[in-house]
Parts: sequence; C-alpha cells; structure tokens
Amino acid sequence: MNEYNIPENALITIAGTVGVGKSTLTSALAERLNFKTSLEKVDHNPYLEKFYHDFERWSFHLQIYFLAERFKEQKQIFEAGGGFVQDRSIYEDTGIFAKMHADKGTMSVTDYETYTSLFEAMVMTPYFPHPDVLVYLEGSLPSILNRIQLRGRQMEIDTDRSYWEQMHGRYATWINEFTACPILRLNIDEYDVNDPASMDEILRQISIVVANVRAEKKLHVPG
Ligand SMILES: Nc1ncnc2c1ncn2[C@@H]1O[C@H](COP(=O)(O)OP(=O)(O)O)[C@@H](O)[C@H]1O
Ligand SMILES: Nc1ncnc2c1ncn2[C@H]1C[C@H](O)[C@@H](COP(=O)(O)O)O1
Repeated sequence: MNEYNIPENALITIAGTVGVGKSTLTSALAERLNFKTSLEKVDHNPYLEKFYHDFERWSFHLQIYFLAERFKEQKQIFEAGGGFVQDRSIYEDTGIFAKMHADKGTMSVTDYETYTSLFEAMVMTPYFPHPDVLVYLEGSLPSILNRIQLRGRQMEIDTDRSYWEQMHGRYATWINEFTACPILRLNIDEYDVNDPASMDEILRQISIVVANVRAEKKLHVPG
C-alpha cells in the first residue's frame, strides 16, 4: 500500500474523448503512486495519419492495429500483476470509435462484424481483468477543441469540428451506459494536475472507489 491506501496491484484506467487530458492525468497519477503507465503511442502508429485523410479506406486497418496494441499492453499489465495507470480503455475502441465509424458508414458492416468478433474473443481471455476504476474525464466541447488546438497534432486540427462534436456526444451516452467496472467522473475544470492538493483529492476519491470494489469482490469469492 502507498500513502493513499491504493493497492500496489491496482489497475486505474483513464477514459475520455480525444484531447480531454487523459495522457496528462495518467502520467501525473502514476508518478504520485509510483505506478507504471500504459500510454497510447501516437507517433509510431502507421495508420493514424492516413486514417484522418481517408476514414473509409483506413478505418478497419486502424482498429485492428489499436486492438493489437491494446492486447499487448493488457498482457503486459496482466504479467506485471497490475500497478498500472492506463491511458484509454479498450472499451472505448469498440464502444466509441469502431461503432461511430460503422454507424457513419466509414467502416463496412462486414469489417465491423469481423472487428467485433475478434474483440470479443480477445476480451474473453484471462489477459483482460476489468480495471478497478475507470476515471472518466469530461468537459465542454469548446474547452476540448481548444486543447486539441494547443496540443498541435495537425491531422486532428484539420479534422472537421463535426467529428469531434459527434464523438463528444457519443462519449456522454456511452458513459451513462457503462457497467464493466466502477466509474469516477472528473470535470476537467475542477482539477489541476500541477496542484498537489488537487491530485491528492483525486487519489483520495480513487482510493474510496477501489476499496469498495475490492471489498465487493472479496464478498463474492466462494468459500
Ligand atoms: N488539466 C489540464 N489543464 C490544462 N491543460 C491540460 C490539462 N490536461 C491536459 N492539458 C493539455 O491538453 C492537451 C491534451 O491533453 P492530453 O493529455 O494529450 O489529452 P488526451 O490524452 O486525452 O488526448 C495537451 O496540450 C495538454 O497539455
Ligand atoms: N480506436 C480508435 N479509432 C480511431 N482513432 C483512435 C482510436 N483510438 C485512438 N484514436 C486516435 C484519436 C487521437 O487522434 C489519437 C490518440 O488519442 P488520444 O485521445 O489523444 O490519446 O488516436
């Protein structure tokens, strides 16, 4: 246990739309907990830029690539026995991105079915323990668009505002229906990663959620 009473083998996953602040919070929390990070790697993704230029052509390739990357990360977390803060959940790949492109028609029905069946087969392996907590970051669309601009990835800046608007709306619906693990919602205007007191407060809230889920799991262990 650390000073926050969060078990050393906990898995904390940070979720939320593009640009909301997941990577930044992932690193800040991991540093304070002395946990490892599982960060999304954008720079070496061979499909991402092509995808932003032509959704229809590259959607399926990109989803398969992300699925493979997340599976490798998940395996690494499993083998290390937890103690990770994870930047984005696999649930978002399927529940937000793949579904959005299938609904928009920029991923074909057949490709979506192939992707979904592969996803389900992968999730049913022991490598996929649910996180102890999913920290969901939410904020207004203008604040998030502003952060996308500030971060400066040209492919995202050049993407139509309606894409981010749709994604923002989908996230709001998705989180209301999410049941795979406990959720902690954080509004991005209500914390500051550079303020130790603010980070302590988030970790205090995480600690309560994790203690509850662990206590519940114990109750359900047979014998
Ligand atoms: N709490 C914060 N306050 C102000 N700016 C932030 C905060 N968190 C992230 N940012 C900035 O917003 C941009 C997107 O953050 P990032 O963590 O990369 O988002 P994500 O991983 O969700 O896409 C970056 O420029 C980052 O520096
Ligand atoms: N599953 C995905 N499908 C399409 N695009 C995705 C997926 N996962 C991440 N992305 C994109 C969105 C961003 O441009 C980068 C990184 O995401 P971020 O939220 O900034 O960490 O990858």
